[in-house]
Amino acid sequence: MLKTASVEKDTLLEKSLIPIIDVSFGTDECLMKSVVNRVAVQLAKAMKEKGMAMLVNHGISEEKLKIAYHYFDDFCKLDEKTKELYLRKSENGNHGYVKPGQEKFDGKTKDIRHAFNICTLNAKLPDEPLPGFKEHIALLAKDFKNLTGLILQALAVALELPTNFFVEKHSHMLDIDNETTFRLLYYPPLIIDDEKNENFTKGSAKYCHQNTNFDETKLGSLNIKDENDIDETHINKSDVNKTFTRCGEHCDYGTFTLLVQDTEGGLEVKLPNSEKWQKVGHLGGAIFLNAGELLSIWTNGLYPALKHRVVIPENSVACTKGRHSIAYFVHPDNLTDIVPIDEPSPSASQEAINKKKTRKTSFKAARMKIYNAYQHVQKRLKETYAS
Ligand SMILES: O=C(O)CCC(=O)C(=O)O
Ligand SMILES: [Fe+2]
Repeated sequence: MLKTASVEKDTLLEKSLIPIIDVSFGTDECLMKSVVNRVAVQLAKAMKEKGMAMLVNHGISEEKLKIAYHYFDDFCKLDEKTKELYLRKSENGNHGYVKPGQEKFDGKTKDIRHAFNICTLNAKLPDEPLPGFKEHIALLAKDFKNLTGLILQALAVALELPTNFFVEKHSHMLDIDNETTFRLLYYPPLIIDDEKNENFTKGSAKYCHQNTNFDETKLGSLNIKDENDIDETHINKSDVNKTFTRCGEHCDYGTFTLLVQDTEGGLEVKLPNSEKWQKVGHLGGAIFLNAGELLSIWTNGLYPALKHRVVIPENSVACTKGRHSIAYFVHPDNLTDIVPIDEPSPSASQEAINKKKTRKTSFKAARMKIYNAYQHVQKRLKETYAS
C-alpha cells in the first residue's frame, strides 16, 4: 500500500488507483526525448483509463509553492477595500480575485474559498501591498509552463501526432489571446455548527480573519493557535455541501489542469464510467493532473474530462484545517478550432474535407459543435459565475 500523507481513509491513492508518473527531465535534449516517449506511454494509459495522474519528480520546489501560499494568505488578510481593487470583473475577463461565495461551480452551491486568477502577468497584481508577489508568481508560473510543455509533447506522442502538435496550439500561455490561468486558492478552516454556538447566525457563513501560520509539524492535529488566530467559517450542519461547499462538481474547461495542494481537504473525483465519488487523498509534493473538456473533445472522448469537486470533509481534522492549492489551467490559444483530431478543421482545405465525406454522419455531428477555444471557455465561465 502506498504511504501517503492522507488523514482521510479509503482514498484512491491509498488503494494505488491513481497512476504515478515520474516526469524528471534534465536539460539534455536526447534525455528529454526519451523522457517524453516514456511519459507518453504512461500518460496514454492514465488518461484513457482514469482521466488523471499524479506527477512526481517534476522539479517544482516545495519552498516556492509555500512562498506562493504565504503570499496569498497575506493577500486574503488585506482589508476588504484593498482586496476589492483586485476583484475579478466578468467584463474584463477571468483575471482577478474571487471572494468566497462568488462562484458556484455546480451552478447551485456556493464555493467557500478565496481565489486569485492570474491570466497574464501584465494584468493588475497586488504588488503594491505585497512587494515581490509578481516576481515570485512569475517564477512559479514559468515552472508550470515548462512542465506543461513536456506534458503537451507527451500527449501528442501518445496520440501518434507530430511531437509539437499541441505545443504549437498553446503558444501564448499567460499572454494575450489565451485563457490559461494560474489560480491561487485558499479554503478557510470550517467550524460546523450544531447551533449551540451563540456567535453563529443561522443559515449564514461568517468569515473571520485569516490564519496564516500553517505549520507542517502540526500535521494531523488541529492547526489552531488561539481564538484570535483563526480564519474560521461557521456553517450550519444542514448547509454542509448543500448550500455551501468548498468547490462544486465540475470538469475543467481547458486541455488539462495541473494541481498542487498543501494538505488534503476534500478533493474527490468520479472515475470515467462511474457515478461514485471517490477521495483522492494526498501525496506530498506530487502534482495532480486531470484531463479537461477540450482534451476530451479533441480526442473524441478517448481521454475523458475528469469530474471533480472539493467537499467539506467529514473528517474533523481535514475540516478544521485551512487548505491551500494552486491550479494551472492549460488552455489552447483562443482561435484554435476545437475539432476532434481525426476530423478536418473548418480551415482545412476542401480536398481534406471531401476525403472525409465517407464519414458524413459523424463529421456532421462534429461540425455542429465546432467552436474555438475562446468561445468554449466563455460559455462555461458564464455558467459558473451566473448568480
Ligand atoms: O482546489 C482544488 O483542489 C480544486 C480546485 C478546482 O478544481 C478548480 O478550481 O477548478
Ligand atoms: Fe477544477
